[in-house]
This record gives sequence, structure tokens and C-alpha cells, in this order.
Amino acid sequence: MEPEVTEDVPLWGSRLRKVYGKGENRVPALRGVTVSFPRASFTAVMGPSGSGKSTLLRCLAGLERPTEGEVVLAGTTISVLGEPDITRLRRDRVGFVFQSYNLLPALTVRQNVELPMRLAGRRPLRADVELVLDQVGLADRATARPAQLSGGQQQRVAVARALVSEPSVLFADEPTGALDTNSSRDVMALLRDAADRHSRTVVMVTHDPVSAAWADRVVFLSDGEVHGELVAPSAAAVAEQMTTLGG
Ligand SMILES: Nc1ncnc2c1ncn2[C@@H]1O[C@H](COP(=O)(O)OP(=O)(O)OP(=O)(O)O)[C@@H](O)[C@H]1O
Repeated sequence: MEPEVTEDVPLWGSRLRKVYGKGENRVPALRGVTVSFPRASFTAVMGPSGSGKSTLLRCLAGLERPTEGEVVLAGTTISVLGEPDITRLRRDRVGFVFQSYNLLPALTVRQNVELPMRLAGRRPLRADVELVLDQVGLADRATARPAQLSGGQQQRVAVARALVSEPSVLFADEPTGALDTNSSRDVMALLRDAADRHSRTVVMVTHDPVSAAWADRVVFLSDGEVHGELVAPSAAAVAEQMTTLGG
């Protein structure tokens, strides 16, 4: 069934297929995935290693072109856009958080948060940056360099950087993969808050059932296909479902 494209569904992928390589080296990473993401929802994508989670995230975010199928992001069918238009849409409507933080070590916390907007030719308002640093609990560390911060604090800077441009969709790829339990909980609370209080649509790939339990819904992938969903997931139910998928 085709999801209906409305303001309330800022992201969906329809019949997504992705094949890497050719001939003998052909790897089908996605085999026809259809999934939609309501506004202000938080979805976790899980599945065994190699099931296609990162590929799905990259296709949905316009970082990679699906071999077949359509992605609609913020009301625009990106599969038909040229690279400059996709880049612009991504810059204006999408935020990213990665496992590895990706902060620039020579810049201060504030400069790191401002960087994507500056690169886009926009001047971030000082008050907006202060506000977002306050949200992530780092208002007093604005002039610190990343090396002076813990891993959890660095990831919170990365979340602030993703949120400052007020994206419609926030993508997170293993955001707690390198964090301890307490820091993971802090980062999950921020993503939860981004959906609940700021109406962002959050899509997160994770291996961690405890992180996934913060989401409204978990979509399970196996071998490039959707293999079930859990709504209002508990960590125990997620872990059990993962066992049945061999993850
Ligand atoms: N750039 C690429 N070139 C060739 N094959 C790729 C490429 N990226 C991914 N693949 C293959 O596509 C399949 C899906 O990979 P993907 O990284 O999406 O899985 P994943 O579920 O995110 O795995 P993991 O949990 O290990 O990160 C795998 O078989 C992988 O080897």
C-alpha cells in the first residue's frame, strides 16, 4: 500500500531496492522495503549485521540512491532530484548523528554546532545556539574543545549540531554505539525530546534493545526486508524479537 504523502508523514520509502556491485559481486542490500515515518515520531531500525539498516538509512536520507523505489522527504520525491537539489534538501531539512560524533577537534563546541549552518551560508543566531546547547546540558561548555569533553558530552554536541537548523527529520546511526549506559540514556532522552517537544521525526539505527525501547516503534530488518514491527517496545520484547532474527 502506498503511504499517503501529507504534512504528517515527512518521510517514507516505497519499494526500496539497493544492489551493490555487479555480476558475481552483486549484493542485494535492500529487497523491497516500504516504510513510513509519521511526524514527531521516533522509530528505531534494528536487525542482524548486514541486514541493510545503514543502507536503508542512507537511502532515506538521500546520501545514497536506491537502485529502485522512491523516497519522499519533507514533501519532495528525492529519487528524481539531481545531486545539488538533494544536497540542498538534506542541508535544510535533515540532521545527522553518527556513532563517531564527527566533531572538528580544532573548533570549540559552539563553533562545531554552528558549522553546518555556516557552511550552508546561513548565519546561526547566537541565541539559537545557546538555546540548543542549553537543551543538551552543555551551555557552560560552549568554549571547550571536543578533546576536553567525555564521549557522552561529545555526542550531545553532535545532537545539538543536528538540531540547531530545526530539521524535519533527524537520522541517527548507532548514536550510542560508543557510549556507556548513563551517556546512552542522556542521548536517548534528547532524541525522545526532539520528537515529543520539537516535533522532529527521528529515525535511529541501533543494535541496543535498551536504546530501541526509547522509540515509539521498532522496525526489524532481516536480509534486506522488513520482518515485523514492535509498537511501544520494551527492551525485553526487542531482545526477544532480535533472537528470532538471528541477531
Ligand atoms: N558500499 C558497499 N559496497 C558493497 N556492498 C555493500 C556496501 N555497503 C553495504 N554493503 C553490503 O550490503 C549489505 C547490507 O549492509 P548494511 O551496512 O546496510 O547492513 P547493516 O544492517 O547496517 O549492518 P551492520 O549492523 O553490520 O552495520 C551487506 O551485505 C553489506 O556487506
